[in-house]
Amino acid sequence: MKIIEAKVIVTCPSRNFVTLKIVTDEGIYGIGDATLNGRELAVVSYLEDHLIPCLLGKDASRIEDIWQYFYRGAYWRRGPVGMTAIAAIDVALWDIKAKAANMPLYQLLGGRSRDGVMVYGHANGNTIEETVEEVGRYIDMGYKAIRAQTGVPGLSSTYGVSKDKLFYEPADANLPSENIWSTTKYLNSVPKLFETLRDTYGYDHHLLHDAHHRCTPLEAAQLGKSLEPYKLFWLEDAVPAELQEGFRLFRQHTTTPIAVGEVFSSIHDCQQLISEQLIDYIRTTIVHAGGISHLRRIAHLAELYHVRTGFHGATDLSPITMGAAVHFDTWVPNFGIQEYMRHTEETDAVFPHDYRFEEGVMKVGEKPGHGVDIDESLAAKYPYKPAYLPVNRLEDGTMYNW
Ligand SMILES: O=C(O)C(=O)C[C@H](O)[C@H](O)CO
Ligand SMILES: [Mg+2]
Repeated sequence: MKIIEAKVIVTCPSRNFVTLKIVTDEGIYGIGDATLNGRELAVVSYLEDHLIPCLLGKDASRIEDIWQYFYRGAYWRRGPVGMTAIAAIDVALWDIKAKAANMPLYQLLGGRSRDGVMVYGHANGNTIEETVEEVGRYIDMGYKAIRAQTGVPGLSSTYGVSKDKLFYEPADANLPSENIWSTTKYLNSVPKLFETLRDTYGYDHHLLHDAHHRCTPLEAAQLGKSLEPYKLFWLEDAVPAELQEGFRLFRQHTTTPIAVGEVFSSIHDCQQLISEQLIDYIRTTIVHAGGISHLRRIAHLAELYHVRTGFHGATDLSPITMGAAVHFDTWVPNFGIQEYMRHTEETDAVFPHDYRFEEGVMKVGEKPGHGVDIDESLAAKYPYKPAYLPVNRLEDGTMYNW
């Protein structure tokens, strides 16, 4: 089955998405997500200028060989731009293989391990009262797991608090907006949120929180300890993970479960975190870490060390990634949870799909492939708009992690 065409489609139905479509001489096509928030056009160029010319004419059934060709063949390994481009090819090829086999992707991966995959939604508000009310809305919508984020008194804005409650879109400006951050103020406010949530709703629902890379290992240890009474499902991205051994100190001081990995692009970014059991959940995604072929290796490594999956699923990951993830999650033995941030109606119309939310879980569809398509004529109506993620400074002006 020869690849005769590969094209990149850039569209902005509410936000930017980059999609790769691969067409074979047998008329079967597959699509893969290549969206890297705020750096979209770098991946477009990587695909169009460097990978697609080498892809044309290759046998679409040789997924592993094509993966190795682009990973080893570049000489320059890893990194988000390259690994996102490889992921787009990989997912499109898995889509083609599953369609050729007339099977939904999860069957090809090894079959069903569960009926539905538990997802968590995002509740947030400017104040604790507002966030508590939002968590109630998610409970009413049937969620079993809810991430809660709230504004920090004394800071004008913070990560995770959105204007539009159902759709969180942090890439909001054509040049990065600047936020101000204080870890001290943050550490004082978070435990109060979870204390109020447990007092209001009890302990029947899973609660999660994202610190978005803003603590040192010791601050993360303090935060984890202060949240222990509220029994979080996880504390996410408390510490930036370039220094994997930095998680030892954090880990040794708290029993709050630890999740990390949405910015990782390869197994080498989490090898020590997993093999030393410094984390409980790995959040690396199909789109940013080399596709299904590579994420499968990460999941298998994680399984050996009692680490479960909890893939990133923000709105900047297209419905293609969500669809592929639901197939992966339906199969993977060491599944933990899946993030699910809703897409807008405009986005959903451009990417018709057959996964569906039912009573707190996502159900996989039975269509051959990963079950997500792209309406190209609709996509063409939404041209690319430059949009950056914000940057963060400490109160004295020092650049910090957003
Ligand atoms: O969904 C999450 O957990 C995030 O941290 C969302 C990220 O800020 C977002 O995907 C960045 O593009
Ligand atoms: Mg996160």
